[in-house]
Amino acid sequence: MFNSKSPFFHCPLVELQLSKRNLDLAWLSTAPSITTYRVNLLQTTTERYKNDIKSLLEERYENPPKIYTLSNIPEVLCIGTLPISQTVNPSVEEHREVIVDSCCGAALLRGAHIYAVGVLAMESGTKLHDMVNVYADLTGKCKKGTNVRFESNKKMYIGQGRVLMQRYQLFTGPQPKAGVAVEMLNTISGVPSIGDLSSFKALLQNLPSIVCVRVLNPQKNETILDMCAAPGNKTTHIAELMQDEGLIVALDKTFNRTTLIEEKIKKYKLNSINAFTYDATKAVDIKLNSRSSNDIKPPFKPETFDRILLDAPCSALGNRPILAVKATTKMLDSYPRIQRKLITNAVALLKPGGCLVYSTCSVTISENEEIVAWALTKHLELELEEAIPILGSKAWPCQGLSERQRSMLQRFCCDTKQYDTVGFFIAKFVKKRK
Ligand SMILES: C[S@@+](CC[C@H](N)C(=O)[O-])C[C@H]1O[C@@H](n2cnc3c(N)ncnc32)[C@H](O)[C@@H]1O
Repeated sequence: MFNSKSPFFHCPLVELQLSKRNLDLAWLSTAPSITTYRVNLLQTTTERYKNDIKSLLEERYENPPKIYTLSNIPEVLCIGTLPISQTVNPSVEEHREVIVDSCCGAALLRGAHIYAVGVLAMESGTKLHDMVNVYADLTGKCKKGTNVRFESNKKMYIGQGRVLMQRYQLFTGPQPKAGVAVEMLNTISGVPSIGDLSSFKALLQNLPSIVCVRVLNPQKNETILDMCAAPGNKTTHIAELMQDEGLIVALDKTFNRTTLIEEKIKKYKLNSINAFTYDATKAVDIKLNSRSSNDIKPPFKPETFDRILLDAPCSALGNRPILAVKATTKMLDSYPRIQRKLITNAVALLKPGGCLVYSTCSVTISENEEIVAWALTKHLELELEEAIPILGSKAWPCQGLSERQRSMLQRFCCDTKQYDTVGFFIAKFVKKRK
């Protein structure tokens, strides 16, 4: 059986590139031990939401995980992992098996259930409510609908679940099927398998993403740009912190993803967000002053926004657990180019004195520290400000960044001791007044 000490790399060159950069690959392949919800303080209180989750966990587990709040970010609710005794080992002979792909496997290790679309293989004869062993196929070779045991030395044991949909429901008739096919009971990560409990009251969101919007520090009645906004998780957080008063313009290049922002605006009943499908690398209006300032839609006049969040498209190499890396070196090299273009647009759109937060969910230096060093050289009107509140660790050494500058940045990575969360990077710049 495959013993996953590091992700399975489809491209050896990427593996070499990442291991040369001192990245702890074993860390990348394990799930974070904290699950976090961002409570919508416009709808409920963290205490009330904590009690709801507590009851649910007590119902499900004899020894439920710890639930706690953070004093400096009151909207955060953290859920710990289950005691080791409640995590599982495969009992291969006893149970039939279900196979999922590496992405689904990663989601299961973070507490998800298996949806019908996620099942690649289920052995013949598996009955409703049977207990099954769940494995992730790291090679991408398991065919949808497989009905025999999938023999591979690169399948990773994930945990055990209970069957809610049988083969005939999953693989016959019109596709794709909806609904939960296997309810996970326990996994090797110890993260409680409670699915995604997101609602208008609270959103399942990684801790660094919550910190990122706190670093932006949006204020009531400001005009804010969220440049790469879909599905709108940070946009809605910005609106909540502004008490839904002011204007947030949310852009995303992809129409289907912009609709996800619109769905969230409706679900949360927010009035302050305007979403547009627009390429943010072309967001600056070259025909200056062509519109009245009340008409804020892309492309924008320079110096329109008080604050800008650039949660940039990236390689997502911080999205733990990564069970299989499919990225190629060409793909990895393409991100810094677009990240630099987006920063240049953001600088033009920011008012003097305004702030720009740059973030990625990647752990590579080329998408993080090197981008900051480049921005400070290329745009002399930018200076770094401390990315507070700091919950991560300081940035990694990089040519062009002083020790002091590194400590103003925030990196969530294998060397972050206090919070075992996903990999992430946050930089805060201020545009100097003229
Ligand atoms: C990291 S995700 C953003 C996540 C989002 N901020 C959140 O917290 O929900 C990056 C997004 O950038 C979008 N994107 C990529 N290139 C873009 C561009 N040139 N202009 C605008 N959006 C872009 C992608 O479609 C993707 O939705």
